[in-house]
Amino acid sequence: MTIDRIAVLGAGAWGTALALEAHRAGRKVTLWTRRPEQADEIRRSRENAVYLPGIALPDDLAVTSDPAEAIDSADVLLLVVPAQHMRAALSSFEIPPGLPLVSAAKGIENTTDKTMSEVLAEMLPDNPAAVLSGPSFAGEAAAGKPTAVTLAAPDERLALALIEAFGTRTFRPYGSTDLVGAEVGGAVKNVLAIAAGIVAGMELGENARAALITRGLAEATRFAVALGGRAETLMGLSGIGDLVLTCSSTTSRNFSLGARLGKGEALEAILGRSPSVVEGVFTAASLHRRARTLEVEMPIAEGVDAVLNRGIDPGTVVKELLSRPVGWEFADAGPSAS
Ligand SMILES: NC(=O)C1=CN([C@@H]2O[C@H](COP(=O)(O)OP(=O)(O)OC[C@H]3O[C@@H](n4cnc5c(N)ncnc54)[C@H](O)[C@@H]3O)[C@@H](O)[C@H]2O)C=CC1
Ligand SMILES: O=C(CO)COP(=O)(O)O
Repeated sequence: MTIDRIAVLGAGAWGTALALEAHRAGRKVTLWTRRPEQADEIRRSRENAVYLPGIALPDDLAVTSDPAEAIDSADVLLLVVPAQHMRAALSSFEIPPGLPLVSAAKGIENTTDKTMSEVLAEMLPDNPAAVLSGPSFAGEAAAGKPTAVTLAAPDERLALALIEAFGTRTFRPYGSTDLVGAEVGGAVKNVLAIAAGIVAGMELGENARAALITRGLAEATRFAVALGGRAETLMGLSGIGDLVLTCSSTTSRNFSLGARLGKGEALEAILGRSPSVVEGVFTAASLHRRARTLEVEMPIAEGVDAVLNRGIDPGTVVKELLSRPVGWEFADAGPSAS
């Protein structure tokens, strides 16, 4: 399988950065945005000034708002629309059966509590799916700084073809067949990054942050396994890798939002009129609901949902988390374990 032409759907920061990475890898790339005026502006200025300012886009990187033109003769569609808009965006395309779809969105759909691959399986059951996820701030990747991600597809040949299509010396996709594990890592880390931000905003200290990352990883792993993913995937780039990045950097929008919540600002005031997406805000409720249905214990995710959606103040949530009984660190490591 050879991948030469790539259509990137979604011209936010990450879609634009990934279009650039694919272009650097030698692919023919078309970047699609739903707004004609944005397509005109990017074509004219060769810059996505709203979402990825300061990064020059090559002349032969095509930009369009026409769905048919975007996917015309594409070998693969890279989906980089925010999770809550993925379904609507896809419905404006006539996607031929068999065309591979790679999701790079990190979220769970609020109206259905479905992961992106579940949305794709429902809408486009005849198209093979893959996931691109991992520690990757768009600005750094676009600037050509070294970045490694997980590229997961149940079909090994597709995963290998995608690695070949996107890989360069500085953009390094590592293959996996565990699509579920990879997408869960990306979606859950956004919620955990909000929690880490709250910890930072409340000045609870570095010890607390490390504890939160580690216990958060345990939550993400339980959730991934319950959905059919593999625990080892969460030990990789799309799991612990992305958690380390976004739980410790103010470049993360999720972490920064959490930090402002932790300092006492109101959610509405923080979200304001920013055009950028903070995926964890939408995913938290769905994650908590889905975890409850699956009977997976996720106290940190539940706490973030309580702060965001039930008006509980961060101090109360922290107190509750600290009042939980402590026990064995791993379920299988108690005295009865062999
Ligand atoms: N920015 C980053 O560093 C990274 C982002 N991601 C993920 O990529 C996905 C896209 O995020 P970004 O590119 O950062 O977005 P962004 O925050 O840069 O831009 C927002 C995007 O949402 C689109 N949008 C807003 N309302 C919409 C609607 N009603 N219908 C369709 N699209 C709409 C905008 O056109 C724009 O493309 C998210 O799931 C995010 O978690 C993943 C890795 C890195
Ligand atoms: O997913 C990301 C980095 O891997 C981007 O994180 P934020 O959405 O929190 O900025």
